[in-house]
Amino acid sequence: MFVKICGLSTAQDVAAAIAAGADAIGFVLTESPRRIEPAAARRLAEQVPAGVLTVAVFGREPSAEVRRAATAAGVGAVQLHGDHPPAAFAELRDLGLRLVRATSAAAGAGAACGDFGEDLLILDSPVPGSGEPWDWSELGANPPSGSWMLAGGLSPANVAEAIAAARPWGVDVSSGVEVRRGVKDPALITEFVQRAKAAG
Ligand SMILES: O=C(O)c1ccccc1NCC(=O)[C@H](O)[C@H](O)COP(=O)(O)O
Repeated sequence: MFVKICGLSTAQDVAAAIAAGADAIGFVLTESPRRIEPAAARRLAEQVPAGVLTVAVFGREPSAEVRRAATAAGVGAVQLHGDHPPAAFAELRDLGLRLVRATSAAAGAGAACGDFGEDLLILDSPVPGSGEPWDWSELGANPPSGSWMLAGGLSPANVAEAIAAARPWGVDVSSGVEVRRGVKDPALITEFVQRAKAAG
C-alpha cells in the first residue's frame, strides 16, 4: 500500500512521516491554510531520502506557474487538482517529474491511471484538503485501474475500512492527521501510516 501524507510544513512532521514509512510527502503550493512557499518546500524536500517521493500540490494555476514553483521547490512530482485537461499534463511532461492527477470520485470512476497522461491518479472528495469523506461505495463495480490513490476524509480511524471497501493502490491524507487545520500531529501521522500499511 502506497501511503502519501499531504500538506506538510515543518521539519518535525516530515521526519515523522519518513520514520513511519510514508512513500510520498506533499507540500501545498496553492491557495490553502497549508500553503508554503517553494523555497520552504525545497528546504523540507532536502531532508527527504531518495526513496520517498516529494510532491508539489497545485490547483488551477497555469502551467507556467506550476513549472516555476515546482522547479524552485525541487520536488519529484507535481499534483494537479481542478480537472485540468490532458494538454496540461503534456505541457509539464518535459519537467522530468512524476505527474499526479487529482479528481473527484464522480469524474474518476472507471478511469484508468494514465488516461490524461498522468503517472498517478488520486480520487478525492469534491473539496480537496477539506477532510470530508465521500461514499467510497460510489465506485461500485467501476473502480479506477492502475496506480490510483484514495483520498478525502481518511484518518487513522477509517483508513483500514476504506482500503477494504475501495481496494486502492494507495491512500493520501491531510486533515485526518491534523489536530487543527494546517497543524499536523506526528503521532497521528505514524498511526495512519501503520494502519494503512497493515490494511494493504
Ligand atoms: O490541502 C489543501 O488545502 C489543498 C488545497 C488545494 C488543493 C489540494 C489540497 N490538498 C490536497 C490534499 O491534501 C490531499 O491530496 C487530499 O485532498 C486529502 O485531503 P484530506 O481530505 O484533508 O485528507
